[in-house]
Amino acid sequence: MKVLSIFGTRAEAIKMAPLVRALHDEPGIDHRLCVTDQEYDAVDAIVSLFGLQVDHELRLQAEGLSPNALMARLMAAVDPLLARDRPDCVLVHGDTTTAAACALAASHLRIPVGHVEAGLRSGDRSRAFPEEMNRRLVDSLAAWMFAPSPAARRNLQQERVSGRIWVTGNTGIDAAAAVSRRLRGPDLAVAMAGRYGWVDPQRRLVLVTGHRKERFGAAAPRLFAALRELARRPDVQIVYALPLDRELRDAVMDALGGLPNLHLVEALGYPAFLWFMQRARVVLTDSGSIQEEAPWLGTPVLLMRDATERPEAVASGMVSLVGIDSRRIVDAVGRRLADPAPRGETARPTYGDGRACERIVAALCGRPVPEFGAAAVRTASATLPY
Ligand SMILES: CC(=O)N[C@@H]1[C@@H](OP(=O)(O)OP(=O)(O)OC[C@H]2O[C@@H](n3ccc(=O)[nH]c3=O)[C@H](O)[C@@H]2O)O[C@H](CO)[C@@H](O)[C@@H]1O
Repeated sequence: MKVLSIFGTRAEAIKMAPLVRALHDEPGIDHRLCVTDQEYDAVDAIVSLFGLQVDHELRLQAEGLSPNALMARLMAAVDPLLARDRPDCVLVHGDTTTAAACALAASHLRIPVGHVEAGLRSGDRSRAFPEEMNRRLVDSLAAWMFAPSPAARRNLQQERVSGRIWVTGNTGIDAAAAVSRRLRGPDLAVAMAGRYGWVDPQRRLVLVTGHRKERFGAAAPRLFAALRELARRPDVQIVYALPLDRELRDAVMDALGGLPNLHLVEALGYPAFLWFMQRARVVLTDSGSIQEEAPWLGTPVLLMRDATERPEAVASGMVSLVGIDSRRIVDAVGRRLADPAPRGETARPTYGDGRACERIVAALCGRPVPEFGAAAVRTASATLPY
């Protein structure tokens, strides 16, 4: 079977990397990898970290393009590759414009699509935008759907999608498990401790990321006000991992540069980011994948969104929605920091057990797949009540 995997952003690269390795090692699969340059430098770093072989690169000069321009450029660029190679399956991930464009382009050529991380839904097309539309489009086209949780499978069944569904767990947990193992080895542990020797174990670490332009852009001053207030606490150390987007990054540097208790660090490599998540008492973020990784590491998340497509960790209490409201953020961080539970004690396998890639490869090869049985996942309101 000929399989072509395509990705273009940092999050996709992290979550597809262990699967690409597993597909490469599977004798029944002839695998090729194509990367787009939606977030080129960050993707390149992940390709090196996991030792992946890239067979095709699509250079689009994607930075700053509108969703329509990016979609059009992606479809035009991937079309000749698909027409020439005619894989038996094109594998895409999640909800990016790369995933939507490549799934549609493959479908136009009647090439079957496999969707990794299928079935996530916020229930509102504008949250997140355009990702909720992207993921619905890909699921409506896919022949193979790899749902990360039973709830994601239920979403797909309710929509009566035509493809086949397997519950596999999220491949992001496979990636986090692999890199966490490396972080326990002497080389990386020493490198991290040396590079980030300024991290003070006596103070409580708050890790921050914020990059969702559609909401975060306009609301950023409210986050900045909250962080300035929190930075006055002598018992707290704040680390802000800067966004990849240059405009947002400059806005954060202008607003928060020079505060004594707040460290602005350039977008961290994945091992370094995991290292910080392991040490943080709380992560304040608007990211999708961090809602999965941090609970797996036992670190609670305050989510700067009004809604999430990942209700499971909200139900388990590891993720709380705080919107982007200064008072709500300061109070929620205060409550989390006052929580006496030592970090790590609450780690849960909500989103995966590290075997998602193995299941996806088995499904593609037509072997039986013992599905991921997430421990009784309750559903809870995944929307802020305002
Ligand atoms: C609407 C939405 O939620 N869409 C998501 C979007 O991705 P996202 O929101 O998860 O994206 P980011 O937050 O950029 O990336 C996060 C990854 O980057 C690592 N990281 C972070 C900061 C840093 O300094 N260094 C790092 O290494 C971090 O550990 C994590 O693994 O696309 C994904 C793919 O389809 C989807 O799954 C996902 O739904």
